[in-house]
Amino acid sequence: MENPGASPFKDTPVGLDANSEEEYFSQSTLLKEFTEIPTIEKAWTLKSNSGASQVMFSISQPNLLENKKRRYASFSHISKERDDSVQFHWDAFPIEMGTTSLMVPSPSGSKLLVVRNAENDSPTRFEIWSSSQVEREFHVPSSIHGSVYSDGWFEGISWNSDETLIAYIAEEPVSAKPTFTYYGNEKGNCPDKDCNSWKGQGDWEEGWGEAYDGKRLPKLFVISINSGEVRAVDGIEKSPSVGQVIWAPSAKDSLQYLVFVGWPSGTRKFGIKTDTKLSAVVLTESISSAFFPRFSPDGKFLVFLSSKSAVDSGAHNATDSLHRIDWSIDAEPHPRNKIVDVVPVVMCAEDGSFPGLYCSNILSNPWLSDGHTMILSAAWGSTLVVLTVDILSGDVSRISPSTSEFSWDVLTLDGDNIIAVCSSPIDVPDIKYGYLVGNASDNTKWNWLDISSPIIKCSGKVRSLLSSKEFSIMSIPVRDASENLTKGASKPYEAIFASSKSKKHNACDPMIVVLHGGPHCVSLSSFSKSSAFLCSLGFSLLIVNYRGSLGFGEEAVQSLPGRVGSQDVNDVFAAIDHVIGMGLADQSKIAAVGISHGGFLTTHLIGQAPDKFAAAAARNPVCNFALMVGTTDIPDWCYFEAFGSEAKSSFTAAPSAEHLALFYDKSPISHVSKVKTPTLMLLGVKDLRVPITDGLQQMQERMQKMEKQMEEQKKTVRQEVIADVIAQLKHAGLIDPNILAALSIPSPSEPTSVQGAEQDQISSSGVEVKVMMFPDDIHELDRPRTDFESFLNIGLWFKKYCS
Ligand SMILES: CC(=O)N[C@@H](C)C(=O)N[C@@H](C)C(=O)O
Repeated sequence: MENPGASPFKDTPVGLDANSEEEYFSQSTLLKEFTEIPTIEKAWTLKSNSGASQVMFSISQPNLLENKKRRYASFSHISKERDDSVQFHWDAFPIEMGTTSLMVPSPSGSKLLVVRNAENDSPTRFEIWSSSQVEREFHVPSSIHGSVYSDGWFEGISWNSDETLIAYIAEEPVSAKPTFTYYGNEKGNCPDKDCNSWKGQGDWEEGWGEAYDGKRLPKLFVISINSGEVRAVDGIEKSPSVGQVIWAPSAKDSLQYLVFVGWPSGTRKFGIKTDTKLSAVVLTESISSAFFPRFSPDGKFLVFLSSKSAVDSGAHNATDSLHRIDWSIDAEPHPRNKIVDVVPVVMCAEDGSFPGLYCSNILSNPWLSDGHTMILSAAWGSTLVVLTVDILSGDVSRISPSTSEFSWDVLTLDGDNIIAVCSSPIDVPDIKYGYLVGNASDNTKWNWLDISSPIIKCSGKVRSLLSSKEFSIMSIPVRDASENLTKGASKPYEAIFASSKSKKHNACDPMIVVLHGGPHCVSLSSFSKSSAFLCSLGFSLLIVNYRGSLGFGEEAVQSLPGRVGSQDVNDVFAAIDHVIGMGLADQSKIAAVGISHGGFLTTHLIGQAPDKFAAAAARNPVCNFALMVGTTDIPDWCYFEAFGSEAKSSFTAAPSAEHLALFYDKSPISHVSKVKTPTLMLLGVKDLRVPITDGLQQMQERMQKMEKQMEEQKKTVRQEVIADVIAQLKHAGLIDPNILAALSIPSPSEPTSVQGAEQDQISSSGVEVKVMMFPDDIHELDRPRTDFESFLNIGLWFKKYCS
């Protein structure tokens, strides 16, 4: 048996000395404990015949040895006691989900669909489970369709009301490829593995970019539960890609309709990952975006979210709006239905009031029993909150505690009660059970019970480290408020500050500034294993939601495009000065880390303020728009963020020299010559969003400069050594000054210290830039081993330069 306390590494990693090796091992042990904390991904409430509820939680945990996520299901039975208390009774063990790609209970809860996607175009397996066994199993060959989409965006699986049909989204079948033989092109189809022929590539077909590389287009299919027959839904001419399908309510024996999101054809497909702006019109042409359709329980309303403010402006993400269409079960769906605005876009968020809708998903059944109140999770400033939305009146209420700075996320409803998770940067997720006190129409109040659960476990060490930390959400005033800004862009933005509860020897801990990407995303106050790990190493965290982040109203979002590299950078500087001014950070011990646009900010910060940062780490950073625009899957994003409102008229796939100059000026690369901060860069070789050349260019320039400096230093040292030796020879009368003059060697003045020069050389030639490449990673750098090695090295880098 292996010694459990032994080092997890077989060989010493390159560049480690004995001291740093020990640090490496101890940090990796701690990081492993953080990595193992499970994450609740989804939950479903299932009703038994007796009316009791059972909750099925889908949980994931990184499996570092296999470099995959391990997924398992945990079950809990809910009992409501006479004294109104609620008990969750947990099954003894969770069940590993193995090769399960998707699980979807039927509307009655009596059946469970399990989909298993296979690799290498093997058949996709559909299993229908009852409470005791597999009732049916169908294998669908790749000639009918490929993998079922389970990406959270195109993904959609819907049972019809009598549970005989399931509609879903899967990759279109492989298109025919030309076959060649020794004699040339072969008519007809040869078997794949025929050694006398080979398949050509055929025509290039554009895909959906980052995270969808190698995936065929999403198409709509229906499977019959009784016969196993699969039918492709044809006739969707305008949309080469479809997703998010649901069955429309229907009367018995009448036609059954499907509602889905279609992405229009005829335009270039830009990367869709994290981009809501390309979702197209469902059932109506009067709105530029519609997604996450849901029917009200009585079937009278079709409700959907829209990113019309993103689509219309050109942003990749912005404030959502919620809409309603009246629906009739008897009438044919009409393409020009009247769309009612339920929750419009909020332009300027008044202090403390609703900032607008920012939803990344909607439950498949988000309805309370009144049939018109929806439960949503949405970003509200730096927190995720639970909202009720009345789709008739448009009233929105925040029902998670308004005093809580924690983030609350709805998992599932149990009738009119809510099962949610609640967490903070320093608190692992806890399960909460929300119930209504009073009745829905008058002044209602939600109470939240703590549910003890065995599913989110963390080690005693992690718990004890986190218990010594605290956090708060700070409001940061805008510094340039006098500029020509909208009201919403002049309002304070926020930063989450996490730190030790007490100072050691009255000194501040070193501080890491954490920067999200997008830039139209938000860092929420929810638990993040990597941030909590960094905080546990003894760093304070300043997580800045600079203007342009989501959750603060549309004017704040739209204030950033055209001003990237200045407004966002200055907001970060202002947030840093704010905490220094409060005595919470020491200006000589500041590091910065960010991904993507957060990496853009990190590399800008160290270029614009070369003396401010002790260390930096950039993960797949945007360093040069001028380089990125020609290779990324989202060139429109480069235009929008760099040019602002002029982007729409300026966009071209072949930028002019003038455009390239503007791109360059707005990029961190334009400041690279000034950078002195030790920088770690982490790159995913398969990143299509910010291809690695973008970050590499910056680092190669720095390495080259470093080499030159070292050469210069060596030369100086060599000259000083010669001078010193000559001085000593001269002093001892062993050399004739006339010989020196003949050799054109200047006569030395004072003897110098060779030792001092050597020390200088050592300290200035310490490793100041380091690049780590992850060959199988895309933009997110979130595969288990990559995430582990990345944050291990980020922690070490910051400890080395910033403690
Ligand atoms: C829209 C987009 O993908 N922008 C990238 C440059 C970026 O910043 N991505 C964010 C979402 C990330 O965190 O990867």
